[in-house]
Amino acid sequence: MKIFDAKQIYAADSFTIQKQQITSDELMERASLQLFHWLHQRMQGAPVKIHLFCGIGNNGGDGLALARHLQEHGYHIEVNIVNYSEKRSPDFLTNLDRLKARKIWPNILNGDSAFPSIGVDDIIVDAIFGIGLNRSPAPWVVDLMKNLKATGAFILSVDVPSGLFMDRGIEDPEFAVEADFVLSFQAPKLVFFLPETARYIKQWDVLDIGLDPEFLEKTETTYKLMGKAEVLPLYRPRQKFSHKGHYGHALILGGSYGKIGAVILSTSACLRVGAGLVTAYVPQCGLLPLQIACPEAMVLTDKGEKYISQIEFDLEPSAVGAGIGLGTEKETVSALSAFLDAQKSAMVLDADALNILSQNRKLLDKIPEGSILTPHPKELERLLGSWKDDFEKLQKTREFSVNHRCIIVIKGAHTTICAGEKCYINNNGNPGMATAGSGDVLTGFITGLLSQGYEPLAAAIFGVFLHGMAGDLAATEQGFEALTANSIIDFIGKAYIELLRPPQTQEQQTEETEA
Ligand SMILES: NC(=O)C1=CN([C@@H]2O[C@H](COP(=O)(O)OP(=O)(O)OC[C@H]3O[C@@H](n4cnc5c(N)ncnc54)[C@H](O)[C@@H]3O)[C@@H](O)[C@H]2O)[C@H](O)CC1
Ligand SMILES: [K+]
Repeated sequence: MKIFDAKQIYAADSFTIQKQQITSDELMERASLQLFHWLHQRMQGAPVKIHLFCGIGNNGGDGLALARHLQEHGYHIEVNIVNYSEKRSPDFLTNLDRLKARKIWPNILNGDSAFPSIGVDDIIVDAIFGIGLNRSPAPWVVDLMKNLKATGAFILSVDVPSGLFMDRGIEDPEFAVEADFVLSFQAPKLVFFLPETARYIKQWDVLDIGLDPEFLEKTETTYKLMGKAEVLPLYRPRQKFSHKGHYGHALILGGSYGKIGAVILSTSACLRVGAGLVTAYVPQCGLLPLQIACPEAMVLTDKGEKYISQIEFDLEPSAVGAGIGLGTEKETVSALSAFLDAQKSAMVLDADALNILSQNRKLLDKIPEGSILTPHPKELERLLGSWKDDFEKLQKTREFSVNHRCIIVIKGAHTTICAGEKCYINNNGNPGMATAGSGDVLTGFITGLLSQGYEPLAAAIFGVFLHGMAGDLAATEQGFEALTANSIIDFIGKAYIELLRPPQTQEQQTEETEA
């Protein structure tokens, strides 16, 4: 699912209006009817008081039009205009007139107005600001937003939570509405998926308002949300007459004294995601643990007892994943440097391999083209330097990806894969996956997919998706707290099955619910 920026949404608006020969008011009417149907389906006429807070732009216009539909269907409404500017958009005015024609007189709220009384079981519709927010709200509007939150009532935001900018962080965490639900027109917004702003969006849904599909199809976006539909075409089905050679021989390189577990996790993950053969390259201390923990894997040992000091092997791996538990000893740094001189094909660089690159910047030029770096935010900051907000973080990551011709996987909630100027936002996973070794497993998954012939970008996107899906399946059985890195490995098979399960027909869904 494409994620459009404000400029692209406005362009889609005007293209649609012109192509479909409709007025902007008719487009707003479509939007507000979609809002109404979504609410009506869930409320079924319930006598719950609905307080609408409308700004003076088109977001507010949506709110006024929604108020009209609600009132026409017998809902108890109270309309408040948050009068933060003397400007009024034409469609706002049109809908205000329609309310007045129905003898609905909105309260006009200014800086000195009393805050309306709202019960904890009431519903608040936040249509104060939409994607047109261009500066921080006035202090009195911020106070109003705080009061909305203090009511404890359910807050439904129209299009975006008011106060969030579409392209930058906000000045102060209090300057935006924390929405229980956001109804976004046509596509989700980037702010729904960023660590700093996701707190304002507990849940979201998209309402199709009939923007021109051709225009949307043709519009190139920087960001794309990756769900099952987008990821499924990446899957490479297995042929009947295949053998393990078809699925490559992966090499997992890492480990140091006390951190052999990371290599065990990556090696097991690499096998379970489908690599044909896997060899682990570890210091001497890793031989026994690996042979016991992963009998399916072969083991090569470095001459160093406790950490890797010289990487030598006569293997031609089809994919390499390096860095997990590696440590950053001086000899390990020179070993990795020499290894990168010889490594020409794309590989996975994670954990201490990334820390070594950050501490020895001249090694950055040795990253094989197309390689996949999998930092968590702290490791990313060591690579890129600090950032003022998530938007700058993404900008710097894209620049790094372009300059070093590599793919960056920013791990976390909504893991984001940056490949050049494009970013792919993963849409599964859960907080239970924030557990030791989860990243080691992801390295094993991506390396194992590379080993099976997936192109680097496909391996990164598919690996992240399978990792999240396995984590979600594990969480349904184990909950969040008990979920461990091994749980993710154990559920990878079910993740493949779930991914490949044909979509259920309507009757199958009904049968399942009745059963
Ligand atoms: N295709 C669609 O998605 C459609 C979206 N619709 C709705 O339109 C809004 C965007 O409307 P717009 O009028 O451009 O912006 P806002 O409603 O957010 O209005 C803000 C308004 O106020 C001015 N402004 C901005 N920041 C401030 C501030 N801090 N203080 C005072 N004034 C401010 C700004 O200049 C604007 O004029 C979108 O979100 C949807 O809800 C259409 O209804 C249908 C199609
Ligand atoms: K809003």
